[in-house]
Formats: sequence, structure tokens, C-alpha cells
Amino acid sequence: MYRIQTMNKISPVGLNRFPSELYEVGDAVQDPQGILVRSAKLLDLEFNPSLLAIARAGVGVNNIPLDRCAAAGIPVFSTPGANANAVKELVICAMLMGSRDIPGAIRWVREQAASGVDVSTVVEKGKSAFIGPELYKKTLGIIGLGAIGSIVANTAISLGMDVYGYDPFLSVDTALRLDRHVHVVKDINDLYKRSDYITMHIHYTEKTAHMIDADAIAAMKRGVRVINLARGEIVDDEAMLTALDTGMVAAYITDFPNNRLLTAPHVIAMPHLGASTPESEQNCAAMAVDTLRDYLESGNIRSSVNLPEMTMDRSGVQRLCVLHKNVPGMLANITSLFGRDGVNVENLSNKSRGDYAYTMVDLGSKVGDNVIEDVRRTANVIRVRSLEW
Ligand SMILES: NC(=O)c1ccc[n+]([C@@H]2O[C@H](COP(=O)([O-])OP(=O)(O)OC[C@H]3O[C@@H](n4cnc5c(N)ncnc54)[C@H](O)[C@@H]3O)[C@@H](O)[C@H]2O)c1
Ligand SMILES: O=C(O)[C@H](O)COP(=O)(O)O
Repeated sequence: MYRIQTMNKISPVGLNRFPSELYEVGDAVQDPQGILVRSAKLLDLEFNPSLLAIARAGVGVNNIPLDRCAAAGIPVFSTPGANANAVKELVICAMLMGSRDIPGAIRWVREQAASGVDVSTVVEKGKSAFIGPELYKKTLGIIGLGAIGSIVANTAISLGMDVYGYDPFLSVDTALRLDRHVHVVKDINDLYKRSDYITMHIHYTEKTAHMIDADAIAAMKRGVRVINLARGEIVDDEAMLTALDTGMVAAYITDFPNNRLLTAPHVIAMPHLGASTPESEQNCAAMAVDTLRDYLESGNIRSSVNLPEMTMDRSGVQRLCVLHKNVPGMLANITSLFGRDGVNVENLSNKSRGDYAYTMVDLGSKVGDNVIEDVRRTANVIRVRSLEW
């Protein structure tokens, strides 16, 4: 039985993909081999020795200690693209809310009724306070043209917006998916100076922390509306509050509220709702469970954010999965141990990513436990697993 601990509420559509005869799943499971998580913070998690993998049902992985996991031979999986449509729809909503202060307008109507006024008698006079621009023919700047940014771009084009995108690491696949009317710029300042709306769709890392700071805001068009459904830490809150105060930024619509931000009137804050649709939760859960199972049962690494990707069809009778440091000679060191035992290698794959590498070896006959122990003791080997079929 594999033990899987859930650290957040995970859609049953995903959880039902664990066969009950093979998996024990729940939030109280002890010493898990697999962890399923959404945004729960695992940065200080002490790994129990049996922990083999962590699957993030979602895409932001700043809540997981990726380097520490890699060093311990624990792949971390995410679910690329699985919640992109949910976020895209909320970005469109955010632009509309920020343009016409829809939350303020709704609040005002309720306040009238609550104060005893007959609402129907005041709406026509009161509505002028909520006039705001249309999206049509306005310019949208998108920072990050990945799974979310690219579909926000295409949707904004279909709404009649002029779209500028910035992504220094744009993949060929994404570039091909982009509407040909999207202007991809090499200098982010080209986007800043033109955009009436700016939305960011990048991961939060050391490099993107406070990317939207006072200098970035100073390069923007006065009255810009900024949308942040990526991560709060990408924006320097103090710089944003100053810009809201001076009118440099007309509205800041964020999925990452804090009490300081909520002191400003032109902040529209949501409780991290980007991926909170049944469709997205189901997609993410299903993908996370599938990748976790594939690793636990077959050793395949798919959608990993910290270790090399590798899948291999099953062959032979036994598979050794060896996570090791990315240093010369490892393959020879490992395979020589099988030859010594007279075991034939049916298939083999080796890939590296940064400081780490992964070798999967399918064997024609079973090797003795002493050989597996020798592999485990080989210098620079981090973790060895043996799977049999
Ligand atoms: N609010 C929510 O509920 C919610 C939901 C999903 C994702 N997110 C956030 O959105 C982020 C992006 O998700 P995604 O699925 O689009 O990821 P993705 O990996 O598909 O896209 C990220 C893109 O950012 C680009 N990029 C990296 N550094 C950049 C930089 N300095 N400037 C411009 N572009 C840069 C990458 O090349 C990539 O194309 C996630 O990391 C997460 O933090 C939030
Ligand atoms: O990074 C993500 O995938 C989103 O922020 C969604 O997070 P959640 O799964 O906690 O809603």
C-alpha cells in the first residue's frame, strides 16, 4: 500500500483515481510516500525518510522547498496549464471590475438600502460616481506569456484590445499558440509605457520578487490599472500604495490581499480565487494524482519542477530508479554493478537537470538485494528505488 497525505482539500475527481486496494489517502496519513498539496506552506517541512514525491495540484510552487526536495531525491510535480482557463476568466473580470469599480458600485447600492433609502430613487443620480472606461481599443500589457498569459492575450484580442506581451523565455509552443496580433516586445518598458492595463502571469521566484517596484511603476502610463493574480510578492506593496495615492495607478486588483493594502480605496482584493472553479480543481487534482501515481508505480517523472523529466515504457522484470548527482561516470558506475551479477540491461535512460540526474534501468532478470545496496552506496547516489513487474 502506498500512503498519500493530502495537505489541502483536493477534488475527489482526482482522489478517486487512486485505486483503494493500492493507496491509503487522507489528511491524517502518517509517514506518507506521497504528498498532495495546493497552497499549504511546506517550506519548513521536515521530510520523513519514506517521502518519495510531492504533487502540487496547481502551478505556483513557491510554497514548496524545491531545492531541498531535489537534494533529498524528492521530485516535485505541478500541473501545467490545468488551471489556466479559470485564471484567464478572472483576469477579464478583474479588468472590468477595475475599470468600472463594480465592487464599489455594488457596495454603494447595498449601503443605500441599508441606510433606509429607496434604492430605486437614487440609482440614476448615484451612478455617475462609477463611470469607467471600456476595454475595447485599450492596451493590455501582459508580463509572462505562459499557460495563463498566452490565453489572456488571445481573449483580450478577441475583446478588441491591443495586446503587448513580454516574456524573455517564451517557449516555441506558446509562441505558436499566440494570436498573431499580439505584439511581443523584448523591452518591458515598451509594454509599460503603452499599457492601460497590466497583468502579470509569472512565477514568484527570487528573480521576480518586487519586479513591480517604484521604478517599474514610474515607467508606466499614468492611470494604469494593474492586475496581480500571480503572487503578492511580485509587487512592492509600498510602491503600489504610493502610486495609488498619487493616481499614477488608478486601481490595483489583486488575488493576494493583506491588511496594509486594504487601507487604500482603489485596491480590489480577492481571496486567492484564481483557480477556484470546479473545473480547474478537478483538472489539477486529476493531473497531480496521475503524475504522482506514474512516479510511484513506474518511476516516470512528468511535469517535475525540480528534477529531470523522464518516462520509459516498462520492459524486463525489474526497474531500478536512481536519483543521483549530475557528475561524470555515474552511468558506468551504476551499470557495472549489474554486469557483475550477470544481469542484462533491457533498457536504460539517463537525464540531468542542473546539479541532479536520474537514471532508470530496466533489467531482464531480478538483481539481488546486495546489488541494489551497492548501487545505493555508490558515491553521489541520492536515492534508489526498485520496482518489479
Ligand atoms: N491566482 C491564482 O489562483 C493562480 C492560479 C494559477 C497560477 N497562478 C500564478 O500564476 C503563475 C503563472 O502560471 P502559468 O500557469 O501561466 O505558468 P507558466 O509557467 O505557464 O508561465 C509563466 C511564464 O512566465 C515567463 N517568465 C518567467 N520569468 C519572466 C520574467 N521575468 N518576465 C516575463 N515573463 C517571465 C515564463 O517564460 C513562462 O512563459 C504561477 O506561478 C502562479 O504563481 C495564480
Ligand atoms: O498557483 C496556483 O496554481 C494557484 O495560485 C492556485 O492555488 P490554489 O490551488 O491554492 O487555489
